[in-house]
Amino acid sequence: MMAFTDQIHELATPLWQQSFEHPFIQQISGGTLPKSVFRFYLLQDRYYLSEFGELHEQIANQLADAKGKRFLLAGAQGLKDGEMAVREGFFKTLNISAQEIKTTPIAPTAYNYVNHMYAALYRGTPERAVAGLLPCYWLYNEIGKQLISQGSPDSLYQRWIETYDSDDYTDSVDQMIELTNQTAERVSDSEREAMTATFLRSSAYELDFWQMALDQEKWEA
Ligand SMILES: Cc1ncc(C[n+]2csc(CCO)c2C)c(N)n1
Repeated sequence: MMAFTDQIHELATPLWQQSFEHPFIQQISGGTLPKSVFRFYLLQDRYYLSEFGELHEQIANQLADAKGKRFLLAGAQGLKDGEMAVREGFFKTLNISAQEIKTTPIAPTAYNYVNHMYAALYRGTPERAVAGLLPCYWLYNEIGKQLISQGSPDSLYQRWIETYDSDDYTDSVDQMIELTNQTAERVSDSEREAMTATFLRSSAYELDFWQMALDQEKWEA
């Protein structure tokens, strides 16, 4: 039988394809993405990454499976040492100040994406929440692998691409896929459907996240 993650990956193909083709990604690759857009993305992603780490810890606290728990706790630490540390360098390169970080509110799509994952956990189940984390790991890895062969003429965008193609990172993606499959094996058909819906919704938010940056999305006032 087809692995659960292969099934949900197939269902997400139309959404992921739109991410691959999105102007944000194409312009990262071409080096033409305006720095104002990338700055907006980084400032919003800072919120996302911090909540993503927090979610790892909160899901780990609730998950029955001890191995899954350990992986999620290690993932939270890896996030701080890896991606978040790389981002500190990006903030420096772009002269993004502590003041700017402090005064930038979370934008609607970033807020909705994060809250979708918390809702999966607190109005749903830890198993669903695991499925909600997976597009983040997996989609970025596929993007990294697609973009690395061509690279980007912009050194900052090249560094962004390299983050998502590294071997360490690819290992963590494989572990997250394995955790999702093991989790799916332990639950009922209806819970697997809920896991699928959560995965697809996270995939839709990943797509919206690029557009949010391009539009420099703001709250209605
Ligand atoms: C909106 C958004 N989605 C996914 C990622 C990528 N990402 C975030 S945490 C993590 C796990 C290990 O670092 C990965 C791959 C991102 N940066 N921003």
